[in-house]
Amino acid sequence: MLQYLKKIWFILGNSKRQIPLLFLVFTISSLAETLGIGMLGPFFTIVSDPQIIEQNSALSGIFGALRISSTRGVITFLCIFIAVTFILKSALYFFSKLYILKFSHMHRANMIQTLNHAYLYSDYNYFISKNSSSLIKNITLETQEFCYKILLSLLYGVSNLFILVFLFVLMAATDLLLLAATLSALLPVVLLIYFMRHRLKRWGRKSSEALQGIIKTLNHGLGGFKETRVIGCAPYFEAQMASNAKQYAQAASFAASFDMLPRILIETVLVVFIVSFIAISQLFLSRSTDLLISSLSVFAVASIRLVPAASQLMSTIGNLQSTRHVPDILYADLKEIEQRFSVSSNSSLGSRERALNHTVAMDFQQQIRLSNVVYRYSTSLDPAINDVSLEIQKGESIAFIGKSGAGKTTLVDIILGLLTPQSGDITVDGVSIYRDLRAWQNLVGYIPQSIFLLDDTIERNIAFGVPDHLIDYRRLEQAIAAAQLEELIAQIPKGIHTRIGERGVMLSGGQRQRIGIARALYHEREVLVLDEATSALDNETEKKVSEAIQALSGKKTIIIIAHRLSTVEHCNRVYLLETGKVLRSGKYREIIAS
Ligand SMILES: Nc1ncnc2c1ncn2[C@@H]1O[C@H](COP(=O)(O)OP(=O)(O)OP(=O)(O)O)[C@@H](O)[C@H]1O
Repeated sequence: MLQYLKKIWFILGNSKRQIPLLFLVFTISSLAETLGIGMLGPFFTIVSDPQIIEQNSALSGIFGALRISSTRGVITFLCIFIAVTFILKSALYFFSKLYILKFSHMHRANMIQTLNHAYLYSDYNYFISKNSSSLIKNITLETQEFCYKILLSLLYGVSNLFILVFLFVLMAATDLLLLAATLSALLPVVLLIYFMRHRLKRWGRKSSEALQGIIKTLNHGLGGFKETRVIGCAPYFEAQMASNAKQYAQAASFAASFDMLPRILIETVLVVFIVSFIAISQLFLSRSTDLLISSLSVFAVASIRLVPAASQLMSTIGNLQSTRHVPDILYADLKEIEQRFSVSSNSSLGSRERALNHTVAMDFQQQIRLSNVVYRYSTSLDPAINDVSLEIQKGESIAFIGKSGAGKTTLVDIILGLLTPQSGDITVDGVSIYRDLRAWQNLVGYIPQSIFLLDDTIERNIAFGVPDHLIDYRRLEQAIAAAQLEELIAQIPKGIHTRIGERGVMLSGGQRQRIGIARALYHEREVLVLDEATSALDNETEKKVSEAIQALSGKKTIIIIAHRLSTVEHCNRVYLLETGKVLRSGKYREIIAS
């Protein structure tokens, strides 16, 4: 339990500063609530028997001091006093609830931002070790579960606990026997939750897994729409979706119906107890009717608050059980990212963020040198890149070729600074890129095989990540011309303002690649890393893409992963990779000849 609370405390981050204030609000609103209810008993007693004021020295003292002598005056005063107290209490109750709701919703908004920030700034290794549907689920579902079923539930639970304690004190002062009866009414609910705790946990975990399955199936089925349609495997994804949706529905409906149980149980048991209490009091204990009416009036009104307060407190306990997995998931993610940040850059999240955000590029005048670079994926025994050393002069174009699995993409990911080698170094003019990775990345433009395109205009896709008001149109035009996109843009009515659809569905493969080239050129990167598209581009388009790249030879330093030998003819050097090593290197003709 302590570990669980510690995790919640950690996830709360800066929001925990507001907790003392929240408790203060709860205490005041609970006190006002109890005071309002507590005054009803004496009011009913005085109304039914005004003589009691004269008999009670404290009451006659108070009303004497207030100069109220007539019964009419006392009743009017008490009526106004109770009405004002209730209005104040209700207003306080409403605003305290509003405050709690605001706090929880704001905390969820903060958590979404924190997780989104942490995922965006996580290292690439962490990212590829995760499934994107689990990250999406954490940001959408788990933050919701944390804020509503844990945080909000806990805050309501604590506020109800305050109310219950005050109500119990009030009841104890009114009638101890009735309090004991009421308390024992709550016992079955406590026992029920205790015996159901494992099931509650299981339902919570199952609904979370099922939701992740739903997101994953959507990603697979709709994300690969073309393949799904052509292969005709829609029923396969439908079956997956049906199983996940059913599991979610079952787990969620069990959890939701359990949520109602405390209220139903408490109401039933309480009514049975009160009725039995009246009967026993009258039949066996022969208590005075006036006393009974006064006690019962307090209990009746207290029960109006007691039933929702107790049932909400019980449902808090139930919610905490069914969401037991949520703090574990969020804590594990936030902690792992925090640790990776400090291990990989020896700095805090904030300073890493600053390090990743600056825009100064590294000075590059002479050459890039890879020295004895070794990289092994954490899941493999053998290194994917094994002792690679090479040198690229400024303005040169080089290509990596080799069989599938030879290590080309891994080597390029290392050069891009996405993967950090276990040993060896990469230097630019003698300076290690790991001294300031961002400065190195500000020098590099990456054009992957399948360009990631936004469902937005051509203009925003080229100026990727630059706010509209900061787009430099002169640079945009130059990039469009160099990437041979002018003809396409001239043909479409809205030109650069044309939307290209989700993942660029409205463009051809070659056009998408050229948008990628224009993007790298717009960002004026000195070194271009290009993963050549393997999809069979038609001759005309392939020629255009190759021309666009060749036109940059000499002006930019170009690193290509080549899948077709025909496209590397113009390169200064070609490296043939095999099982993570450079097997041979030289001019295109030398490699072909060997
Ligand atoms: N995320 C990963 N985790 C574990 N092993 C990986 C990972 N990515 C790649 N590998 C392994 O590393 C080796 C090199 O893979 P890499 O993708 O670099 O080859 P490649 O030459 O680019 O292949 P292709 O031309 O097919 O893209 C392969 O054996 C591959 O299975």
